[in-house]
Amino acid sequence: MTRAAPDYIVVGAGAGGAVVAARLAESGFRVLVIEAGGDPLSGAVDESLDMPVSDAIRVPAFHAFASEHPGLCDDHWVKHHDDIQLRRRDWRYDPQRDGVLYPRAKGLGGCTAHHAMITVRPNDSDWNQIAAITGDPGWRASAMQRYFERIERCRYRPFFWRWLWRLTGFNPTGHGWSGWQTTERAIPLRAILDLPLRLALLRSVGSATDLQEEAGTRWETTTLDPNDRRWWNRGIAGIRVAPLGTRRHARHGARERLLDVHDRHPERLELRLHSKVLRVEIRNGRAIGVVVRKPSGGEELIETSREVILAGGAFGTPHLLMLSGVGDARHLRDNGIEPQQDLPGVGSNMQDRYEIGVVNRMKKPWGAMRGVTYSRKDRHYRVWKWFGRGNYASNGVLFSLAMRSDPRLAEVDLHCFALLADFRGYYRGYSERLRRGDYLSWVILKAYAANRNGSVRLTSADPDTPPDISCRSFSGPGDTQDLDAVVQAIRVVRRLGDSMDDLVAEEEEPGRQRSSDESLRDYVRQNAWGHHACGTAAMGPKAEGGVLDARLRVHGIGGLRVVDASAFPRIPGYFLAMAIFMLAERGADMLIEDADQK
Ligand SMILES: Cc1cc2nc3c(=O)[nH]c(=O)nc-3n(C[C@H](O)[C@H](O)[C@H](O)COP(=O)(O)OP(=O)(O)OC[C@H]3O[C@@H](n4cnc5c(N)ncnc54)[C@H](O)[C@@H]3O)c2cc1C
Repeated sequence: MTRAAPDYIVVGAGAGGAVVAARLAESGFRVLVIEAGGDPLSGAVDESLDMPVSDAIRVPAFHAFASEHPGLCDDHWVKHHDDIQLRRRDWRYDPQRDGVLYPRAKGLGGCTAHHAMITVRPNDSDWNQIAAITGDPGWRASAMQRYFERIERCRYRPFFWRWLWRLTGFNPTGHGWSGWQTTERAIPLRAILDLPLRLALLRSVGSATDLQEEAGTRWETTTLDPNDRRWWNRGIAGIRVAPLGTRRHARHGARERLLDVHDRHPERLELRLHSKVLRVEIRNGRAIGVVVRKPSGGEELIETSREVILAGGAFGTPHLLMLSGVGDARHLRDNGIEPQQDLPGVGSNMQDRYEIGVVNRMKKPWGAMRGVTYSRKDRHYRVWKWFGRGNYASNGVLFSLAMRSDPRLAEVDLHCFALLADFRGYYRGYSERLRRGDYLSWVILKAYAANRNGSVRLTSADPDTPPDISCRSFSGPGDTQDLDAVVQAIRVVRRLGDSMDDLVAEEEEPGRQRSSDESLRDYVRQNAWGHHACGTAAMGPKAEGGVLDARLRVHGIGGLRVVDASAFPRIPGYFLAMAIFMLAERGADMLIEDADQK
């Protein structure tokens, strides 16, 4: 790379940053990516370890261990409630940190280097809503479809569809076939081969179907593929098997995309790792560069000839904006920062999903889990390594039930995931619990929650002091319905548990002693967690709390954009990564168009 200022500086190499940077560099621009973490897959692998970071990242079944791996994790601590008494009632609450663990990763790929790899597109309504908020029809679902097709390299649907598309251009499934994000499905063979498990799962699916019928509704789809176009927004209640972002059944995604472009265009794409951006340098209302802490210590101003793109994630981006003088003017002054732009929406509007676990201890370990030690030294690891198959090719989720908590809802809002593990949310050491082979957990995910009251706020002008992150779970209008929806899902999952009660020793969480609606509501209010934070520098009119215009530019500051989870005005769909990839691809197109016009 020449010494000339890069065209673009991208801060953060996660789902948003890696994707926008790769596309810009591929399109001929000089791009500098600055990332606080390193490349966890570079360097020699210590063969003596049970799970070196390289395996923690690459092996799908090890993703929870990756999220706690010291080489990767960048933990945050969040407050679920303003009320300290309520906070304390969550058993995961850490009094020293006054919060609950919220896993985050730093390094190439950001959270996509440790996430569960589930790759599901958002619903059409998510994009159409952004188009309505911003007035830009380019965000409409019909226009965003091409980005999904540009990104995906689907390898789990029959070859026929790919062949039809290549030969005729006709693409009825809506999948992408030649993009950079390979999607695969790991057949849950272990579930099929383990007779008691197979029967238990069949019985639970039967119960779920009965329940739908009792409620006067039906499964609306028979396809297991959540990304099949024929079913979008036509009602997608049903049994789903989510595809994973893997290639030959090893994690593959934003990190690999960035490195691939870097290998092909090293003269245009520079990666600065282990370098934390401390603030954006703004002069006369324009971002001229960033101030970085060098790996060796000391600070450096790096200038750009065009724009700075923030992609530090839903916590990192609003934090950086505020440290740079962009945010609520009073709040900035209270923290000793001179405002450059009064934008009260920065750090507000934080949204997440609600999750809760129904954890069953079984009478005996699953045969399918025999020999599973989550280590590179067992036979399951060898089966994965040599054949890309077996237990470790899967992220642990067998399937999910997608349902509506209210038949009047336009979208499915509940997903219940079945996994052969003891999973009850995030706290230090949570991944160790997954080693138990005698558990079946249902993880309930409540999407489209009403709460928009979460916030990221400065506690100091020192960039190393973490911001205050407050979720304010179940604190606003619509929250009673959300609580009731989760309680309803617990009851559904319990019915499924009843259908295999000959196998279940005990429901440990929430525990059958919590049987009334009121006690379940209390339990959910105290214990629900999330891990898909977004919306903290959202697109929308400034007068309505928006931070970005429709082209992802920060209101009132030239040369500064945001391309990550922060930019969504409303939390999209059920999983964030694909939504962010699509946003980042469109962001890159907008940057290229705007550059052409100059
Ligand atoms: C445990 C877990 C499991 C998940 N599972 C799934 C899943 O299965 N499917 C799915 O779709 N989504 C999943 N998600 C969510 C998804 O991975 C994230 O929402 C997504 O990666 C967020 O992308 P982002 O670009 O906004 O931020 P990130 O991916 O978090 O990237 C931000 C990057 O910016 C860097 N950074 C921040 N501040 C600075 C700074 N000041 N200077 C330099 N660098 C900085 C960080 O180090 C980081 O690398 C999961 C998340 C978690 C935590």
